[in-house]
Amino acid sequence: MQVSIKSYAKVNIFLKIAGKREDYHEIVSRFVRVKSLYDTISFIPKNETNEFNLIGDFGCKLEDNSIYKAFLQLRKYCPKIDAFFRVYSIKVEKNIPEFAGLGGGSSNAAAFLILANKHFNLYYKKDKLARIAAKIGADVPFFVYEYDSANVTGIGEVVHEFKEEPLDIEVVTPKDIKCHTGKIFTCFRDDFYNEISKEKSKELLSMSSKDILNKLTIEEANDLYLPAITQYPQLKEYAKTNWFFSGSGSSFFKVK
Ligand SMILES: C[C@@](CO)(OP(=O)(O)O)[C@H](O)COP(=O)(O)OP(=O)(O)OC[C@H]1O[C@@H](n2ccc(N)nc2=O)[C@H](O)[C@@H]1O
Ligand SMILES: Nc1ncnc2c1ncn2[C@@H]1O[C@H](COP(=O)(O)OP(=O)(O)O)[C@@H](O)[C@H]1O
Repeated sequence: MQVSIKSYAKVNIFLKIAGKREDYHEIVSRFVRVKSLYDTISFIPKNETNEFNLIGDFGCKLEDNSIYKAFLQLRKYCPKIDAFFRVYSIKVEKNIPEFAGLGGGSSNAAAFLILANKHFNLYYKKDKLARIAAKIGADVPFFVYEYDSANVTGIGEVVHEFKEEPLDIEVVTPKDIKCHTGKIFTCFRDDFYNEISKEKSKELLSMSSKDILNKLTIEEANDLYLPAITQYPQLKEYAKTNWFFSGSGSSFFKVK
């Protein structure tokens, strides 16, 4: 029986804004998994608390943890998991930095759903898991599908695999800069708001990640880069030729 799973980081090869939806923004983006950077999530048969027990190096309270949110969502469909997680703990070996634009929290939530789906023989199809995932966070559906590369639109709920050669991605995350996604979207909305055209979206969504990175500058590839350096000017020290910016930051990446 499978009791542990790798939870990979992602980068956004490009990230453009297509519109607004209430307090959120609709995105047009290419998400690519970083195969060299992952957390490991395990179900371990030891829990002395008799409550849901999450072991790992997290910067947030249990109630805010994406894995706990995933547990609460899944429990609505499958109440028996409650008893199981009073006897088993969830242990996370954390390697993906937080507030880094690498989707660590979202990836952990999706990995939990995938592992639980197997462990409890639920046989939920990916589309059903993705609908549950969308209730946890914008980036969680992407990770549920386990695609190496995908076009992601809507608020993150529309995920289509993009078949391309595997990319070897190098990531650099500034240690001392924690980018708050909400703050950066607010800055974008107030000072940089611009919507990508339908034609440009179509073009980017059809291009290989390598071609996109060869064609675009860091500012053109990611609409959140200028808001991010406005909010966190120290980020500029990390900007180097041929490096790109992931999500709402703070990580930079390049294809090796
Ligand atoms: C920007 C992206 C791109 O991959 O990634 P990260 O940099 O966080 O990894 C994501 O879409 C981020 O998704 P996620 O990190 O799940 O965001 P959430 O916690 O749901 O949202 C935090 C806040 O950011 C704003 N937000 C988020 C997503 C979105 N599409 N539009 C928004 O305006 C909202 O104000 C929201 O309250
Ligand atoms: N399992 C988790 N792993 C990492 N961060 C988490 C987790 N659950 C909740 N968070 C919180 O989510 C927020 C964003 O972290 P994360 O998803 O890692 O970064 P980002 O949105 O920049 O990709 C932080 O407030 C972090 O504390």
